[in-house]
Amino acid sequence: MSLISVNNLTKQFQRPIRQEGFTGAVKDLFHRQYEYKTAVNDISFQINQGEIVGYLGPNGAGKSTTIKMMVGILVPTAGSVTVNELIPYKNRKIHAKNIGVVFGQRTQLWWDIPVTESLLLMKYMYKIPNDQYRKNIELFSDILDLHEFKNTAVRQLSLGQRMRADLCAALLHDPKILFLDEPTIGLDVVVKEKIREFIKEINKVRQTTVVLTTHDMDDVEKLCSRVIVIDHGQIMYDGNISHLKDKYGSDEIITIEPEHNHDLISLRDKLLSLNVMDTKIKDLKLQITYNKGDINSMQILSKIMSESSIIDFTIQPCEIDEVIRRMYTENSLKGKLKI
Ligand SMILES: Nc1ncnc2c1ncn2[C@@H]1O[C@H](COP(=O)(O)OP(=O)(O)OP(=O)(O)O)[C@@H](O)[C@H]1O
Repeated sequence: MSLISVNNLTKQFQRPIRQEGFTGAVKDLFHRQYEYKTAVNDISFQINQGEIVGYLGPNGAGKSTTIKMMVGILVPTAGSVTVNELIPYKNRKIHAKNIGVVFGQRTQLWWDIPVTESLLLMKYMYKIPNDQYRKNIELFSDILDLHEFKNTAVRQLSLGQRMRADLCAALLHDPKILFLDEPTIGLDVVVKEKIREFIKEINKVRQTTVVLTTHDMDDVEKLCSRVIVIDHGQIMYDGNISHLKDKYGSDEIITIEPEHNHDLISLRDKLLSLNVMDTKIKDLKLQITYNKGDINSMQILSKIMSESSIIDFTIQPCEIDEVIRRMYTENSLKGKLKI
């Protein structure tokens, strides 16, 4: 049975429409009008234990709203969500023991007290046994390098330090599921890498299920075996990344640096006989864009090497953010996408 089960889930928000001017404000007092925004629209998916799932979508797609329903902060308008056989908003106390939550923009730690004391408070709140607490603090402090700032008040931490402390706090009680909303937002590359390593390790060693929203495509490529893509509250794609790349990112670019600059133009002309998409000369290099379904890199390289000697070449696959961008573009051009 799935650990997380979302079925025909919908969330609609009601927002007051404010009329302009003084008379509008008076009218509002007596007859307030509302508009309705469907943030999540009839979505369904299942997540099994041990999966790391990227929940992706553009701004305003409905990601945080879905996470908030899975966490139990929001009550669905229609449909259902169960997490570890519990209905989150109805069983908030027991549910809290099964989940860890990190919202990148906010902290669950106490602002004015040192990190260690904040973590101790979490121990008492979750009634974590001494042994488990000590073991986890040791392990997490090592992987996340908490030692250097453990005695600093949370409000004095850098964003990266605070995020590491928040991750530790979210996992102290050994939750089965970790919900991460933009865990690497605003962090430098070194801290991002540390956090990704930590998430991977926890998932591997403890089989912790991870649901992650992010706009950082490196997070997705390095962490997620599966992605769910949502747009305008509806699911556009649910599957693995390689399938998504095959569908929207089957082009690659080979960049060639010939030994002699004067070969560039004649080489480009020779390539016209091959089934490539585009050729471009840039910074004394030849860039060839091709579709992997039409021709492969070896065919292109052998043609080039038979015509000229080269100093260097690189093959650049289509990046995942470009893949997702194309998916959104196709969706907005065609209306709803069929996968
Ligand atoms: N409490 C609320 N009241 C009214 N509308 C809301 C509320 N929360 C979210 N919305 C609206 O619902 C839609 C989805 O918002 P949500 O925060 O889930 O998007 P998101 O995919 O997480 O976006 P982002 O990547 O920008 O965080 C947006 O149009 C947003 O304005």
